[in-house]
Amino acid sequence: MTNSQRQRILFIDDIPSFCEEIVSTLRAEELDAQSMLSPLEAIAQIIRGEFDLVITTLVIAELGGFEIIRRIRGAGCRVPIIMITGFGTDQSAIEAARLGVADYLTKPVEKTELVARVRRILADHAPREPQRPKSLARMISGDSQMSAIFEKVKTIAPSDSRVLILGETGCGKQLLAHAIHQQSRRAQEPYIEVNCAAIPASLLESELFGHEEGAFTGASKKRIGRFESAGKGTIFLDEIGELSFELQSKLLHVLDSGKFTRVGGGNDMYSQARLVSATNRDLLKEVEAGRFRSDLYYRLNVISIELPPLRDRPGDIGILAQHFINQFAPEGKQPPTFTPSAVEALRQYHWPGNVRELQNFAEQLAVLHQTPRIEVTDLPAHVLKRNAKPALAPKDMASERLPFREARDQFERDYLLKAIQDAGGNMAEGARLAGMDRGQFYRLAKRHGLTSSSE
Ligand SMILES: Nc1ncnc2c1ncn2[C@@H]1O[C@H](COP(=O)(O)OP(=O)(O)OP(=O)(O)O)[C@@H](O)[C@H]1O
Repeated sequence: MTNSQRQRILFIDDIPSFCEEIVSTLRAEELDAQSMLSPLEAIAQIIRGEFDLVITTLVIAELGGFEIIRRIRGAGCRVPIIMITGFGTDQSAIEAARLGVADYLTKPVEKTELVARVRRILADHAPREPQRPKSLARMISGDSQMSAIFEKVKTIAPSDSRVLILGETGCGKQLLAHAIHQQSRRAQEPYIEVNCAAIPASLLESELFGHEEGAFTGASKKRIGRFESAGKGTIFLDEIGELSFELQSKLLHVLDSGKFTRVGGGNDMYSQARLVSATNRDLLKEVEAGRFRSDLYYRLNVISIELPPLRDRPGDIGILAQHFINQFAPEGKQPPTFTPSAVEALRQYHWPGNVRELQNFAEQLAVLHQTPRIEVTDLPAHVLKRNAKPALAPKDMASERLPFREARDQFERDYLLKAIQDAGGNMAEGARLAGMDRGQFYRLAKRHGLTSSSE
């Protein structure tokens, strides 16, 4: 079986005899084709990702061909589309190209021509081996900026140079520090993490360098510090920007001389550990403001790696969301998958908590979601609220010269979508906001392909 025989084709037109003609032409070539007379029903299935190629005519009573394409694209669906028209004008060809149709045919449709073009487009869009996300230790990514970072890590990991990792909270700094250790020649030696913000300033010195018995009240026994435990391995100082000025000076001394002393002790000890540090603060600004020693900053920042926030890594959002869903789905439960429109909605959210926030969100969905597909309306209210786009104003519809029926349909859909978004995906609440009867609201939303599969 060839690829094009497995790919599904949908033909949309409201003339049953034309539907039959096109479908039987394609089936005679062993292509998997079917037709639908109602564009609104067709759109709902198309944006659920049920077809690999859509063929539509330009003039259909319920909804015109251009509007069908606008709605499909508006829902974030990139399925290839062929347009057939009996009224081909330069203007409609230009509009078709603007909307990104893959091909444009005028009636009467030459059968061999249609089949040839369908086969060409299906071949161009044949599912390829999915691009495997890149990975580095436990970090995965499908984003080109992150691939470049993974490459940089592979280059610098074997050296002994100090590394400073910068980036917003939750974007993977800790994971990256561990990956540097794992890729280094020190991988068999200890890996020690210290979160400088989590330990009270008064205890941090003894945590880092240890103390002798009786060094201070409560120091009843000698304690080995983290630098000593790290031996010839790696010590990762997270949240380095939180270090007090006094400890900054002590750390600077260790980095300059390699020597440190336990609190209350007199003997010099030598550190052979490699230092990796991280912060979500803008350390240069801290230096300028006099809160961070510039000499320490330059000693920490021999090699710096800046992790971009998740919202600037659109290629990562879908891959990571699905990765976490698969990871957290309870045993025996098939992990649900996101529809393309749901992934698009996730991409438009700004993810202030970065990957950690996405991970928590996916864990909840993996456990609570009950159907095989995750639709836009299944997403939480705060994610949808950030996506709410203003509906097209009536004056814009008039200037686009949409026929009244199309303009009304478009308004209806935008209005319902906005109500559903404002209600955080809750249909009953959406109906209440719209001042509509729940049944009527649900029926209209269904007609526009806006309902979730679980409803
Ligand atoms: N690329 C990735 N692939 C898989 N999991 C990731 C990735 N990036 C981050 N994570 C996961 O996201 C969570 C947050 O990552 P991490 O703790 O490394 O962030 P951070 O930048 O160090 O955060 P903070 O600044 O708050 O310390 C962790 O559970 C981590 O495992």
